[in-house]
Amino acid sequence: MNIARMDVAVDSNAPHICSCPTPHPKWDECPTVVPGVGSGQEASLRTLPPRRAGDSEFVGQRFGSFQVLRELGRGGMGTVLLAEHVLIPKRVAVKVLHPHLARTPELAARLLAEARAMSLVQHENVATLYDLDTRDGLPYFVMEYLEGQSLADFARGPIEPALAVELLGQVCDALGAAHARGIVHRDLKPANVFLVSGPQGRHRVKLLDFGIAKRLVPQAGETPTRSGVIMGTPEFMAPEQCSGGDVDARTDLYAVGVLGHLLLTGEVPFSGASAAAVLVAHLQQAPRPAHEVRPGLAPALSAVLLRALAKRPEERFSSAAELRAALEDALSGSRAPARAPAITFTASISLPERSESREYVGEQMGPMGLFLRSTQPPPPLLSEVPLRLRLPGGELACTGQVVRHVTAEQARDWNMAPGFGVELRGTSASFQRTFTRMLAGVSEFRPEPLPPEDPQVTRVLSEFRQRLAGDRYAVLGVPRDADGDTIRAHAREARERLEPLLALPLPPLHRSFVQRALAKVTECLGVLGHPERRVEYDAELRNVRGVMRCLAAGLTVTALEASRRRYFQRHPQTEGHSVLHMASAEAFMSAGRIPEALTCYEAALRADPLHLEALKRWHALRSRMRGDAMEASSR
Ligand SMILES: Nc1ncnc2c1ncn2[C@@H]1O[C@H](COP(=O)(O)OP(=O)(O)OP(=O)(O)O)[C@@H](O)[C@H]1O
Repeated sequence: MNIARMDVAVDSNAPHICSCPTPHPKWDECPTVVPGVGSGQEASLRTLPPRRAGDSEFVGQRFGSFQVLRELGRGGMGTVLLAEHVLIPKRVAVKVLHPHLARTPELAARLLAEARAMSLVQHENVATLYDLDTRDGLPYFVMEYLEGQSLADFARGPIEPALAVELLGQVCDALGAAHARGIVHRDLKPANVFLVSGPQGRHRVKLLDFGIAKRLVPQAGETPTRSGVIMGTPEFMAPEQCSGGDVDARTDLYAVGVLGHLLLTGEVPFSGASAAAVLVAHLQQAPRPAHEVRPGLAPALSAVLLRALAKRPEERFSSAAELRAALEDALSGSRAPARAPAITFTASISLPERSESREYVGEQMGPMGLFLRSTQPPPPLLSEVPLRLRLPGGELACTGQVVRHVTAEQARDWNMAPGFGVELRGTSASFQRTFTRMLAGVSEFRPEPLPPEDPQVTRVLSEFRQRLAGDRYAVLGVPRDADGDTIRAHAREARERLEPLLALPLPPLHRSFVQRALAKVTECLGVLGHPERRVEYDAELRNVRGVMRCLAAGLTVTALEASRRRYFQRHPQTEGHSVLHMASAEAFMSAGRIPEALTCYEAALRADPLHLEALKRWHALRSRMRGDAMEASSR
């Protein structure tokens, strides 16, 4: 199957497919059109520029300290080259923007954003970024060279469920790491999942191509990807992506559902003659359960994929880790996939068009969902129904929307009762609490105590609530390069502000928060107040200035080396990366290019924050540059 990526500007009257995020009134006005690709009015899958094996114009040329050996492949955005360091036998992959795209600043920015996303997501299942630069006006980045094959080449038909779950699990780990840093990949597909050899002859997944990744909170100076523009590969796009809506981590989980369906059945859930047909299917059609496509497959695995493929993001798994666990559970058959423990109750629905009200046995499904058992035809999908719930703790009236039908046949396969799923609608936080408590059998619902009247107390509580949401430096309210005396003084001051609150008649929730905040302050001081412990924490934060403070406070080289060994045990994938940057820094130093050398030392320290030599040189160079600047300003 030809699976290609597309960007469609949805806000143009006749959507066109091209590789840039700009809507074009006329197709041929787009500077990014790849020659030879059709430009009709119909949305159709875009084919990539042909790969010309080994004939890249870049062969033999230098990208920083790397010399190009051959071309590895081409994508919509750029050419990927195999290159080797000129001084040391280290091979890397260089991705350089296609020259004809360099005229469009948004596309150059997208390549940089891809590199930034890769560097933020440091994980063993994500290709590592080494460097980022521009050459003759063309932005490029240097990344880990992956020897292996893409999942598209590896899995040309259905693969064994155990292997599929192992690979999907690693994909979930990579996505989980990206999501933890606020990055949504948005283009998960077999071509972007690379397999290299891992320990004990197993496959190790390396997720590639964060080319259209989206930072949920764009950073200063970063161009956010435009909303209202559809980007992705049609077969793998979640409904909200197809309609140009908001995307979040659950958008990637849908793509894992598609990938899982493909690996287990050899087919994507939705295909069609045109991109538009595929998008409409994602929005409107129910996927066929995988075990119906490939008989013999465990229905429990199908059920997990169907949940990942739910049309509404809130019906999917809430995290990549949850999806991974559900896949593993379904494979081992140890328990039903991620269903809430069944507390049953009676629910009735009285529809205005019917004179009688109908009673159902209900059970909870997800935090705000119900499953109502029924062998009768259910109310139509997406219809609103008035509900009266007789919960263990009392009666509750509310409205729900019918979001799923489970037919008798599906119920048999999935080992559950037939019926329909209802999502409780338009509910406030206090309703949700009431529902949860009544479900658990708590009959009397008392509202939460009001916050204290005293504005001084409110101020301290809200300040510490913010502080506790940050790292240990934030908890103590000190900068990351604070010295030991400042840290101790701030910890003392924090205690002096919190402790008196305990003498006041605080509501229980606030009292326990103050106690927790005090315990946290003590814990933070225990780490930041001792250079041996602080240095380990600074290494995790890649806080080089903090590490320098620890050395200034008397941390010995032996203690630093011991911390460094532990750091590599925790992050085995980063060991050795600093060698490249150090070598580049030396090369820049000998050429007298001090700012570039400093950048390379900083890159070395990001990979290996406790590298003594790099720390020394970085420090010396910074002091020298500061000295030069001061001298220049006094002249
Ligand atoms: N780090 C790498 N190591 C080895 N080969 C790579 C690496 N990155 C990419 N490739 C190869 O280069 C090819 C082109 O990759 P690239 O990410 O530019 O494009 P794509 O994902 O195929 O297309 P698009 O960017 O349009 O989605 C890939 O198909 C892969 O074979």
